[in-house]
Amino acid sequence: MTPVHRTINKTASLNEAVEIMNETKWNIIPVTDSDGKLEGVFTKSRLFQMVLEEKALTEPIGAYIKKDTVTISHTASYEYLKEIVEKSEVGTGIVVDSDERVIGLLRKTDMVKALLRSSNMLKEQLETILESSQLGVVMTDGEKRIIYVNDKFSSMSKQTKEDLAGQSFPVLFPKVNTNIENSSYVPKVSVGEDQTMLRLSRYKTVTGSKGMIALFQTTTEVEQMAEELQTVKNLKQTLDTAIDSAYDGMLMINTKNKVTMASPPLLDLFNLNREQLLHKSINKVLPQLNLGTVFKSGEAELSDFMEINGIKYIINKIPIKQDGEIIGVLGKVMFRQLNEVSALLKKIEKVENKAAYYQKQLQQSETSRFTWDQIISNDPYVEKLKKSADKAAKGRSTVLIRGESGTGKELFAHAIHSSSVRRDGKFVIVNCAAIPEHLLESEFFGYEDGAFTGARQKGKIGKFDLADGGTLFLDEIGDMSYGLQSKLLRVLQEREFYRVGGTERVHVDVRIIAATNRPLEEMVETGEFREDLYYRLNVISLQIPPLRERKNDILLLTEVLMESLNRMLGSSITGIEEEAQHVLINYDWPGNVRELRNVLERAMTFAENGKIQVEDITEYIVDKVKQAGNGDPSIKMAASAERTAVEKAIFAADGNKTKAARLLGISRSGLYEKLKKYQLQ
Ligand SMILES: Nc1ncnc2c1ncn2[C@@H]1O[C@H](COP(=O)(O)OP(=O)(O)OP(=O)(O)O)[C@@H](O)[C@H]1O
Repeated sequence: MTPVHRTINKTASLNEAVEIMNETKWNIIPVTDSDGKLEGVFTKSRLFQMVLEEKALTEPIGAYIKKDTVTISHTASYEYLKEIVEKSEVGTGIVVDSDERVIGLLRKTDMVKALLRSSNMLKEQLETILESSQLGVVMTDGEKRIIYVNDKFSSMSKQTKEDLAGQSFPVLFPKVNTNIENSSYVPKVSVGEDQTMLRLSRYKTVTGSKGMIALFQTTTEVEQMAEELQTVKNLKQTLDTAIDSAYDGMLMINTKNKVTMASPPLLDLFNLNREQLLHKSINKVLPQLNLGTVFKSGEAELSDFMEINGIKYIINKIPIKQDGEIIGVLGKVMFRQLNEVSALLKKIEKVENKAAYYQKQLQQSETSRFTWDQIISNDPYVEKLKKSADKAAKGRSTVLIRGESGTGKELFAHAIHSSSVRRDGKFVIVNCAAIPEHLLESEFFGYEDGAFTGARQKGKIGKFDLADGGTLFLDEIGDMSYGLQSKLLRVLQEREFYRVGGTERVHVDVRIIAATNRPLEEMVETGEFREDLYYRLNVISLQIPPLRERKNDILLLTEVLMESLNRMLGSSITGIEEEAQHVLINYDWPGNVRELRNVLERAMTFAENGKIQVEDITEYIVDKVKQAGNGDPSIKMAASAERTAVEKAIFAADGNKTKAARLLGISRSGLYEKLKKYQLQ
């Protein structure tokens, strides 16, 4: 294109036009309006016309403008130029921009040059394609003489391109029928040593005659491709079978988020058929799976637990990569046995909570942790017991707590310490039954540096030392050896002791609370327990009644224990069904509150829907209650209640039998009978 920097308007004079033509050597000048838009052209022939008509040089050119111009957009295609070159008589086109403003002139020679450039480019592209093709390509003219072959055909036929040019195709391939209308397929044609398949087609040459294009494909290549295709088919078949029989649901999407594969278990789980899923956008059909996130992260991801129709599932999302690029995502939906997995996870969570709970408790050891408020009971006897114990706590006397295992003896000991003046001192627990005999002494009194040879060179602080200024709780005192009983007695009497291997007296200020479920009186009689120690310990004695004798406490304790167990287990079980309540009330509870707590913990682990049901309670307890019910439960219950009433009356009357009989509304002799019956004397 020749750029146009000068135009004229229709008022311009002939003289002006001549000057421009002379200066620019253009045969045509674009005429524009005041906006620069094309109005027409002033051509050399119009100039000659004005001269012939003897127009003055000052004459305006307006009347001689040629209006039917050929305009060409600056973005015009080669196709359009070709059309102008072929069809238009006009020698020069005016190039305009998108606002119709004149920007250049395009002469026919320019157009032809441009077209030539483009067709050369096309030719080069075509040749590159043909030369790099795996097909042998031959072209003939209308006389079936070869005018072109590509490299592949030349190498197949083992002849140079120059040798092949001009040869007659029917002579070269005498067995091939070349008298065809449009195209034909010949399955077996030999080219050199190659067996080929031939596709023959007709095309129209520039001269209008019908030439031929022959495409040769070697059969070994086709066979190889077929083989590869078969392998791919087999692979696909294997993959399909594997996916169909896979245990988990599987689903694949491509980069456009379209589902490309879905396995039967997945269809079952989401209650969909293949048509509803395949080729559909995952964001529309199963948005909840969120598979698309993997395209962003590029990493495999595992989802949280999800739930559909009561079935829990998790999705493993795996990116499918090819040459480092993600080309899709595989979603593995695992749902079988997940309920068990989730139950297991729940259990693990509970165990973790429990561990944390116990850890906390451990941290708090050596300080008392319970007060009277935490001893739960609405039994009047226990209430009175708490009051007495609180009074005892204020003094410094030794307290002996009696009661069956799990009745809360340790709890009482804690509360006594907490409400005593020693509450800021340590609360040290020694379980006399748990420490081996030979270690008890050093546990109690500690030992000096070098008291033992070997590893235990360094001294050790004993429990008495530790509890100085505080309380020493001797649990299971009935299990203490006779020998140690003497030593303990001495410390209780003298408030002083010697460390093992030590020569110095150690003075301590310790409050002793002892507890046992053993019959100390009998043990004194049989010589197992020192009588003097018994009296020393038995200054204030508290007898905690077993749970079966305060049945009213069972449901109250259940409620409170469930609250603390919920905190410990991280659960939210709040209710207990009536039948289950019945079992708890009617069971004998030989392990007392501790057993109740354990039974509840187990039941809460299994409970569903926030309520404990009878099935959640340990089987042997339910069986026991049923067996007892088969005897005469009402008689049993009445007897138990009577025994409790007698015990409570005696306690409330501070052992005064006349007062107790009055409280019970029976005669003194009647009371004696009952005391005998229940062996309470
Ligand atoms: N009245 C109560 N209120 C709340 N919890 C109680 C009560 N009595 C006992 N418990 C709980 O029961 C469990 C057993 O209590 P504790 O250890 O005090 O019993 P124990 O009589 O000392 O048992 P053992 O003789 O076996 O050592 C503890 O978890 C305690 O918190």
